[in-house]
Amino acid sequence: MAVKRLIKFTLVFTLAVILMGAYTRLSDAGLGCPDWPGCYGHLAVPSASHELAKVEQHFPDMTIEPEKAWLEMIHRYIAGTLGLMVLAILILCLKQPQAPKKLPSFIAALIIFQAALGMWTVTMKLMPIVVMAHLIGGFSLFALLLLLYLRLKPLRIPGGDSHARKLMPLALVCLGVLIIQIMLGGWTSSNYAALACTTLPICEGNWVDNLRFADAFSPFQGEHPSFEFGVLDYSTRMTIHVTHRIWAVVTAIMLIWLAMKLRYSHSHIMRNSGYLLLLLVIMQVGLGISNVVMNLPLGIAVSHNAGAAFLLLNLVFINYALWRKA
Ligand code: HEM
Repeated sequence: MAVKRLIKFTLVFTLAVILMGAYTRLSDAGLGCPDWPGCYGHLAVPSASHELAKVEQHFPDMTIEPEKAWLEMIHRYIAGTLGLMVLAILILCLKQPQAPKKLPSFIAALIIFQAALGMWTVTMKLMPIVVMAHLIGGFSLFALLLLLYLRLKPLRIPGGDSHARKLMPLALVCLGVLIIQIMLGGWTSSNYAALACTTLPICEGNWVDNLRFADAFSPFQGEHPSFEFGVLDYSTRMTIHVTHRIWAVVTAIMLIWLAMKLRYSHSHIMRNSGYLLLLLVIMQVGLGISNVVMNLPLGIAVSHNAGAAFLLLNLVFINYALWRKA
């Protein structure tokens, strides 16, 4: 079926857009183009002398950084292509009588909202709540596309696997715990809190006395000309960072517990999903620790983002397989 192939390809493409978005954000190129949808009012990064003269006139306080501007524009163009692919999936699903209709319609609405979040990321000068919502939007799109693919592809999991079915509540709780951890990660990143705690296993100095939960998790942080590089003080950033680390322990314990239980499933798909979950958790914690030890190298930070996306995909699959009707 053409739609299944298209969804598979779109899933891979979505991962590329997510990683490109992470690369753009972590390279501090989010404001590489200060306007939207164009870049300094152009379809590509301006470079000709007459274009630069116009930029000087309309953006007198800005200096074009071509590398950052190109990163931002490439991200916008590939995200736009993804939007067209999602539209094609919706049209194909609407045409096929047996295909789901509500889920692809919701995915199409989500990608429109995601484009609006992309615009607000720029126009609201990297306001953390908008940046985090944009990250969550990308991850949600990835998860929902997998769900749509699974709905179209019959799975060969024995419906009567009573052992696996007992794990339904645990798998759902694990998904919730992981979503919270991903949101905390997005909050750490969008508030530039990665380097606010540089020792292991917990932060330096008297960190307990410096915890500021109310400020750390207040969604709005007042008016600022720009949120680039963060506006919070050290204690508040440290609180965000340490919360992400502590919740990582909860997440790891829960996910490993589920992975261990899946080992006894009668279905080899569920057993393999459990082994994959175990591997992904170990890798993700390793990448998180490397972020801290190595002072956030770009490659590790982007891989940590990819690790979170794969963990989400794996848990959505496990939940789908367990919760679907026998
Ligand atoms: C269970 C596992 C974990 C998950 C699912 C997870 C997820 C995430 C996500 C989604 C981000 C945002 C990435 C981005 O904006 O591109 C993030 C950021 C971060 N995580 Fe984790 N994380 C986990 C464990 C850890 C651990 C154990 C540590 C450290 C000991 C850690 C340290 C960090 C740091 C420092 C950042 C900020 C990176 C930045 O500014 O870009 N994470 N995490």
